Amino acid sequence: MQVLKFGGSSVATPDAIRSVASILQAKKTNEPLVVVVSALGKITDQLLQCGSLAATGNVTYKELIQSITQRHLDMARELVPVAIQSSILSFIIQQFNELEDICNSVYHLKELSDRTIARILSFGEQLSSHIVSTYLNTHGITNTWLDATKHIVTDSNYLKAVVNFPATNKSIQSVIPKQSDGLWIVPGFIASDEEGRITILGRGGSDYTAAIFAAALQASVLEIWTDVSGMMTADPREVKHAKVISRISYQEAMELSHFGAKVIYPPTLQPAMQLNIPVWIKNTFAPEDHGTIIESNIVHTKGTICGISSIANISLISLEGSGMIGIPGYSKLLFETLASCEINVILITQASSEHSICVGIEASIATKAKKALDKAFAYEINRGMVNPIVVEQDLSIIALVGDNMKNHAGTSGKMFGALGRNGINVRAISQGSSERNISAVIASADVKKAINVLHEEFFETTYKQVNVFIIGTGNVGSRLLAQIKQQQAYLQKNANIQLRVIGIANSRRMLFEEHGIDLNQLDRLDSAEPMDLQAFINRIQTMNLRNSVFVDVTASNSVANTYADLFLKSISVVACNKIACSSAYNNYQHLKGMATDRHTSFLFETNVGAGLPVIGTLNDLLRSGDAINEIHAVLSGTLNFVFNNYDGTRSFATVVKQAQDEGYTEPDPRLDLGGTDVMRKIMILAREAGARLEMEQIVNHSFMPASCMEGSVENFYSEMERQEAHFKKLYTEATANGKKLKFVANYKNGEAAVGLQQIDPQHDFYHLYGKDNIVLFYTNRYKDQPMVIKGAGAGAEVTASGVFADIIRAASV
Ligand SMILES: Nc1ncnc2c1ncn2[C@@H]1O[C@H](COP(=O)(O)OP(=O)(O)O)[C@@H](O)[C@H]1O
Ligand SMILES: N[C@@H](CC(=O)OP(=O)(O)O)C(=O)O
Repeated sequence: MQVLKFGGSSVATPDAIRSVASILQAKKTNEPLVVVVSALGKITDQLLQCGSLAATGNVTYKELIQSITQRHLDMARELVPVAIQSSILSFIIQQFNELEDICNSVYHLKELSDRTIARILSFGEQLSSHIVSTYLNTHGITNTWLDATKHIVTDSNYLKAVVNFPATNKSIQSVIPKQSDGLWIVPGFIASDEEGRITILGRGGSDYTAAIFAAALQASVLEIWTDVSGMMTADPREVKHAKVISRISYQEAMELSHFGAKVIYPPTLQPAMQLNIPVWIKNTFAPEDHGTIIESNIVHTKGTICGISSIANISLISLEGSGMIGIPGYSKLLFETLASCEINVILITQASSEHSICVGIEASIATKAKKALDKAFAYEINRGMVNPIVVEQDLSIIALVGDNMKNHAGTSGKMFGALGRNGINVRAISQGSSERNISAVIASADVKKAINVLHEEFFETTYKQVNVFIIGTGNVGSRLLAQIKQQQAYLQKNANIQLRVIGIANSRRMLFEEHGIDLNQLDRLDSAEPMDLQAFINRIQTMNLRNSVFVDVTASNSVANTYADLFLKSISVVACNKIACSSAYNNYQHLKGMATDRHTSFLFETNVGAGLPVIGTLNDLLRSGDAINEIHAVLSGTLNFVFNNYDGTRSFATVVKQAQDEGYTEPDPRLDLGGTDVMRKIMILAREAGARLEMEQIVNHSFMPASCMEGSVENFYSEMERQEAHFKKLYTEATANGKKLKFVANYKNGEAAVGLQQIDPQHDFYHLYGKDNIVLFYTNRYKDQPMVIKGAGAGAEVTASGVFADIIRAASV
């Protein structure tokens, strides 16, 4: 004896029903088969809607019934040969006439009882099972339609009836002989009470019908045929890389389904488990796929967790009060009150201080629960022993499930670490003593992100998805995008990182693509929506994607001002923009503190030395216990380029212009020439080394005549031309001394200064060419000979690569 159940998706279309037929055809053995079918996909929802529309006086229920009727008639016409269609067509019409009569009564009475709802919903399975049975009979698969309402006996809890197993088993056994080769088609979901009134077994209850038959007939297997290839590690509609679990224990499957894995209705497993009947989940549309076998004694070879699931629409009810401590009876009253209102508790937590108890319940009954509890605890509330009941809305439960959890320490640490890093606030936590499940209550808006984060953490050793938002498509930004495009496949293959650019903006336009922008089609940005910085930030926050990294490749003040909002949502920031780190010390410190508090990254390596590993190295030294005593550095790629190329043959202004044209300067070259940029860099280094330094405290021995620094950038160039003699003098004096000019930054004992110096040939700074930078760290460990970092310190390509490296670093946390 085998029992097979085909869900709504498996009978939703004529083609689906044809697939059911071929599965049954392939099955035909000498064993008897019981086939349970659900209503055609979505029909139960629509029937429910008919009832609610009628009850609220909305006459459109008639149109809805019309369209449901049409769908069934079309289905029968397509499946059953014309010559023998009439009896099934008239059955369908007669059923819908009856449904319409019931809905008309509901419409007139404006009353919709649970009993009537059960009756209305029962039409779905009645009809589908008749259509399937007729189709099979007319296509050589002889079968008998069996009325489940005559054999499954329940109490009168119409919408979630409790089965009377002794009576049901007896009735089923009397009608289906164990030894036969028959095939029975049974409508799922529906039953009847002792008085013969229709009841239903709860939404999704066709699975349960199948389990009831399987248990009564001691079937060798219960097969649940659906539209996915088994029970998966997470809901495949939420998690793209969810995997099929090939074997799972009854208990694990029960936990997963109890916590929302819709593929199987939770009560289904109980009767199967009692008789050790394996439950096999199979895909009607890919019958060759293995599917999932649910049975006892599963030994998992890989991982501690077998799946993740979630339940939406949860409210958290909190009972709190100092009067509760040490006094027995509060929880008894709480749960008794909820039970007396037939409120099912999904999750419970209690603070060890006994000062508060939280329960998670279905949101739709939260108001009823609060009312009942406020009444039950009125005495305690009036005396201030207990606070008025608090209800929190818009919550969901996520659950990690796995039998192996109990043998492994660290699962919850890993779970909450991953949630925390992604800014997902946990409102309540519960872990059953069986240690088969850890569940957490979180905001519903965070569920998709949370499930994906956890799935990645526990199942996707293959790769981690990183979602990048970039503002700035100038010199550095465009090189960065080109580098990302070039490296995407490499990163996925070699570093297990799937780097997706989700948002790009420049000062004019912004473009978003939730599944990743195709970097071959960046011209789409030109016709994208107008840039609005606040809207860009809001969008990042509302998209709420895991492992989000915001990349600032601008020199904009307003962009730098958004970092705090991003950290609040645990979004990492990678900044090429120096404004934030060189702003007031308190702001720099505040931003760094926020990033640390939110377990997120704030990385700005390219603020000093472009792609050179300067800040990273400094931090490595500090983290390993060293201390930075002095820093001597040439930090301006622009000034180096200028002094390395200026020899008096071309004007100083011409050489500066060349540096700007080749992309080495800041957008405003006066920031380089006047020394401000170097001041910012040495200040950032000093701050990273632990100094509390402000810009005003840095001494600047500027070599620029004051007149060059006034007015516009054009004035700046023309004034430099006029001051050519001054620049020439600086050059000839240095050359006469056998020295070279370098713009040097020094930091020692909490003080910093910048200025032009003549460097003699023995000095580390002498042999600096092109746009090179050099940094010397004198530390406790590098006392006499400094640690030296040297190389190109400007240029779009190297700066972009530094930003890119920071993105990867942020992604690897
Ligand atoms: N962990 C999970 N594994 C497999 N499917 C899941 C899981 N969680 C949710 N689902 C969803 O359950 C659906 C199957 O359940 P359901 O719609 O009730 O099917 P049927 O129509 O066959 O009764 C799948 O299409 C899938 O989207
Ligand atoms: N048709 C019912 C019963 C059922 O189990 O359906 P499905 O197998 O499509 O989940 C419902 O939608 O609740």
